[in-house]
Amino acid sequence: MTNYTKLPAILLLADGTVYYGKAAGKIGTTTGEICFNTGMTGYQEIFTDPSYFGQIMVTTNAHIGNYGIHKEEIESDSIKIAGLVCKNYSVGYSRKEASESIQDYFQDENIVGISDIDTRSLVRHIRNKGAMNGIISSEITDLEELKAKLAAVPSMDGLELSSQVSTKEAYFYGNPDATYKVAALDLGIKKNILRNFEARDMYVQVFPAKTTFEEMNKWNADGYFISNGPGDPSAMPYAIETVKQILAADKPLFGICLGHQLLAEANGIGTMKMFNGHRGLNHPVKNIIKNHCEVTSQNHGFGVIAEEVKKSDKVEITHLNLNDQSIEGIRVKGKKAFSVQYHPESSPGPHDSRYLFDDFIDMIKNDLAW
Ligand SMILES: NC(=O)CC[C@H](N)C(=O)O
Repeated sequence: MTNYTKLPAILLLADGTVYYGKAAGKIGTTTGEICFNTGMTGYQEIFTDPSYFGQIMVTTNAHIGNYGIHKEEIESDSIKIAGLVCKNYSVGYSRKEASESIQDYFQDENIVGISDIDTRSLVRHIRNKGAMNGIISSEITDLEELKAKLAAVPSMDGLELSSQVSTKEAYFYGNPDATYKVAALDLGIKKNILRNFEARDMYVQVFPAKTTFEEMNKWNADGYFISNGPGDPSAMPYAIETVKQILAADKPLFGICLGHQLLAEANGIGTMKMFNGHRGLNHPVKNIIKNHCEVTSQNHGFGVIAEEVKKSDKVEITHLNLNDQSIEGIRVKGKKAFSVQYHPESSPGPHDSRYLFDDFIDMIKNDLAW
């Protein structure tokens, strides 16, 4: 294990709040939108989730790093969070299957973090003040210099980020002899979505974010999938257009998170930046169609505008958030298309919502329109 000495570090928020802690990971400076995840496990899956690209993650579990790093517990090939803020940064770990420490992992991947922060106070602060940008530094001590750097960081509102995390080339995933073919638009796709498709007899071709429907359609897939991903859905006219064309061609479509927001946009329903996003593993959601409650894994900072969904004659609400009544799922009337705001692939998280992958196959197999 690399030597690790606790050097001082600073976290400065856009509203001027300052927290002093210890350097974690690489010595350096990083910026991004600060957000928190209330999940009690799954830190490595969170670090590698491409939807967090451009965001500094505050973890609320008191211990981060304590079960080490496992090379298979990833949602993409590299760490995507812009930085980490945690309470206890555990460089020593106690799991036989782990291959390295969080410190080695962060150093290899150039991730700057800060530990020994009172994350309970920080989370309450963000929860009361709303989403904002932040800067972490273990090399700059001058607050004015940090403020100047932070002022130059763009707001997440209006930011297109998917094209920065999407695959550069199309690739295949799963068994070529599988029964169904799914064309997935990669806007920052999580690996566990692909694993869920593979486990259900689907062969997937994953396409770069800016691939047109015409291009994807050449493969003649049985169904289309619009993935999760970072950034503001309303800043993605290219993807909204692709979704519109999939719908116009009457193809089966399933969307998760960003994919859900884009399905709404493609039906003339607006999206908005939330005061605070939903990020955690225990968000209660009601399935209105099946009349049951699911405990869901969530990660989003934008949402579809509820009033516009309710007024729409094109879509129907299928899922509602039981904490704040926000829209968690829709389906398009007369079409084979549905989407959810939360994460049925739930990595990490409870497996209550995995049935949605089965619903997708069912929709393809039985040619179901709603
Ligand atoms: N996980 C996601 O797909 C997130 C979608 C979008 N970037 C948001 O923050 O709301």
